[in-house]
Amino acid sequence: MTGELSPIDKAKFVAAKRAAEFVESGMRVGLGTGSTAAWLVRCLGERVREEGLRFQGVPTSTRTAELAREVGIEVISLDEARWLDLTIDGADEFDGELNLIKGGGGALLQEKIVATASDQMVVIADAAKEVETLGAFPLPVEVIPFGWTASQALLEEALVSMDVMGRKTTLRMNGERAFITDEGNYILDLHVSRIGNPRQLALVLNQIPGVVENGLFIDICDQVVIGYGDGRVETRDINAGTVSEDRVDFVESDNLFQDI
Ligand SMILES: O=C(CO)[C@H](O)[C@H](O)COP(=O)(O)O
Repeated sequence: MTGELSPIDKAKFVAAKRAAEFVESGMRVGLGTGSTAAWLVRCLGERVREEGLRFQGVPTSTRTAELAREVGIEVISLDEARWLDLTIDGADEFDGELNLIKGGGGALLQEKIVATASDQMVVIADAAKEVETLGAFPLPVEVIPFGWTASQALLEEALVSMDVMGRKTTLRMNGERAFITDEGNYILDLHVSRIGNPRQLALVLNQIPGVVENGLFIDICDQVVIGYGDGRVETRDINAGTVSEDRVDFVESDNLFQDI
């Protein structure tokens, strides 16, 4: 069964499996969205079933909430939790300072609220997500549907004075219709190829009327767990300045793959 996983999926899985070990009984944990985060939720479900791990999960999307319930995790809202010990989530890109682009799955708003309400944010990612400079992945910006073309025009105008390489924006689609986020908003994807000053861009974007949030996560992530297709995992802690290496065994997790 594991032989059917692509090297990228194996890399995502091993990162998720390693990070799932960070969760301890009694914790309140933010659960990210996306394919890597889905592995995490399945790995945590396995720990709930097999080890009796007891923790409360705060999902960052309806998709993650459904999966978490399905695998036996106790789900609560952020308002019930109030504060979280830890959030574990995927990312579309991360740089050397662990600044991120997120929102490829359209859940950036809840993801940012949940991550910033946590003592720690851990990103899980395959090695291909690491970049020197953020921006090759289109930057998602969540806008309210009312007057979205006006917000788009202001946004493109704002990009002129920013240290970025392009300023094309596209409305994210779901087939023939606009993609709608869990909050009922639209997403504009910014094709800028290179973001020279992500901190400044994040601030400028959020000042545009109609913009709800952007996918730049600056100074939010504390650790990244990077997975490789051969089972290696590397954990970098930006605060402690440490890097550690490890391996995750695929065989012992066969049941997980059969669940899918
Ligand atoms: O930000 C996200 C969703 O809004 C995801 O974490 C990001 O898109 C990475 O997804 P994947 O793990 O599927 O590569």
